[in-house]
Amino acid sequence: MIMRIGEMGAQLGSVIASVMFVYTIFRQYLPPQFGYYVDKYRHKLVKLFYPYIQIIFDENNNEFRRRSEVYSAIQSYLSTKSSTNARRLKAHDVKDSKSLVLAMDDHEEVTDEFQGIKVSWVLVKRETRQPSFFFYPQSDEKQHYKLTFHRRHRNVVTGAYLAHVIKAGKAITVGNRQRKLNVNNPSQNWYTYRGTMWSHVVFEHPATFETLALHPKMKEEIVNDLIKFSKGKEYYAKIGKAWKRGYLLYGPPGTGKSTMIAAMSNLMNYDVYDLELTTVKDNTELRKLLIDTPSKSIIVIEDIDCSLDLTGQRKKKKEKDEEDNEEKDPVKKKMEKEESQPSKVTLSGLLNFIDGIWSACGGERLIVFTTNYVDKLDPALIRRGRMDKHIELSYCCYEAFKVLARNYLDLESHELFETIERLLGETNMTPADVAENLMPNSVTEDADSCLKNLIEAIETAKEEARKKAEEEEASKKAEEEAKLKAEKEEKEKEQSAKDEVKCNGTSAKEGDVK
Ligand SMILES: Nc1ncnc2c1ncn2[C@@H]1O[C@H](COP(=O)(O)OP(=O)(O)OP(=O)(O)O)[C@@H](O)[C@H]1O
Ligand SMILES: [Mg+2]
Repeated sequence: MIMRIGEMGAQLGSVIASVMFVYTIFRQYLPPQFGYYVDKYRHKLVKLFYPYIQIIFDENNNEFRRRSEVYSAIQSYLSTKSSTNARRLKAHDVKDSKSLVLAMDDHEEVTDEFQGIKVSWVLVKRETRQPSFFFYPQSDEKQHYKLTFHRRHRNVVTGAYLAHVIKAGKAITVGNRQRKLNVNNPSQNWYTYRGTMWSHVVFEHPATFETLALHPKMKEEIVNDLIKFSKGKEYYAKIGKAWKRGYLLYGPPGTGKSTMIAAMSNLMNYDVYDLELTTVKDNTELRKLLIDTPSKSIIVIEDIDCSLDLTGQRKKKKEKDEEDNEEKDPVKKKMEKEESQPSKVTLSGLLNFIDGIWSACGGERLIVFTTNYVDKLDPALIRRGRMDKHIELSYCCYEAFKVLARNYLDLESHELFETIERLLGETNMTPADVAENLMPNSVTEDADSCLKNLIEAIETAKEEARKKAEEEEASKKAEEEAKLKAEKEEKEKEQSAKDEVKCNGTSAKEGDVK
């Protein structure tokens, strides 16, 4: 951003300007000595009578012709002012913005006040002719915002006021921004399309913490933790820690781990970066992906237990697959081997990703792991400090059911709730299963019928669980009996062998005597 500060004119600017205009016309008729003195003191004169300062904010960064962030922030800031203040407005859609942006029209003036100081903003557009190799010169439209204020407020305006404008403008931009769901591209595609490591789609998941079926206490704790984190820039700087936080979400399938990530993104207004570890070639690639994530993002690794060989089991499976492949056609084998090229990301690479020196770049990031099997994970990966908060998402409790009933059936209470409370206390059912049963099967199905369906489903699940437990018990008993039988047979065998030896020994002795 180029900032040109020009001090011009007098408070009687328009008068002086007219005088100067007349002067330039008649200058040639004046004695040369007179003209020389007027030219010499013209600027001092203007400065003396025109106490205003102007700052120009160009749209583009000169070196790269990229849109200046400061310009965008000013545009967003002024869009709120101009919609109430300016008479002529322009409406346009901005990339990644979910709503129309109303901006002041060209040469329209918008006034603003800060700490009792009045300033004015004008959007100036000018067309310049660029030299071109083509027959026709290319036209290039340039625009800038011009800020004007009295020179006695110079310190406040160039310091606190501009900082306020940029901060507020950026906050408005973030609020208007469409959130994105990003996924990492395999590295062989990184340089095919503008060198992007991540591809994205617009993220419009409707889950929020209000709709999430969780115990209210737990929900409150998580929301407070997230809000504290988002406001913790100074705190993290004070304690000398990178501004990031790790969450481990664990629990059986269908208990809301992925849904909670969507709710987190909606609460924090952060983009989601869903990292598919199995397509990351090695630790270097992992680091590059990390550096390419901006602040205000959630980096997610789902099913971390399946993503990496952290338990050693995957290696065994791989070896087994290789053995199976031995009899295959060599070309096919080679192709399959290339396709299933294992990721060389190691545990230490992942640990570095979470809290190595590079992880501090960017700041304001959440790292979320999900797993169904927390016990399988290496303790180093999930120790506190790395994964700061461990959240267990478990089977549906009565409190969680009430949230689902409110979401799905608009019910706060019902006579069947008591039965459901008792049944949920006796049976393990995931929120996904409860939600599925609360969804009406047809448009005519009412809340009563949905609740009855749920009761039936819980009773069936209870019955199945009872049968399964019985079967398990029976097979355990059968196993024990078989074990006892085998032991008994073994003992009997040993005994008969001993008896035989004894018998042979006796007959030998008898023979000796003979
Ligand atoms: N706690 C919950 N609150 C609201 N809805 C839920 C909850 N848990 C599950 N659901 C519903 O069940 C569906 C599956 O949930 P989700 O994908 O979040 O489960 P998950 O824990 O990520 O499962 P997995 O371990 O298989 O990935 C969701 O679409 C959602 O509608
Ligand atoms: Mg999931």
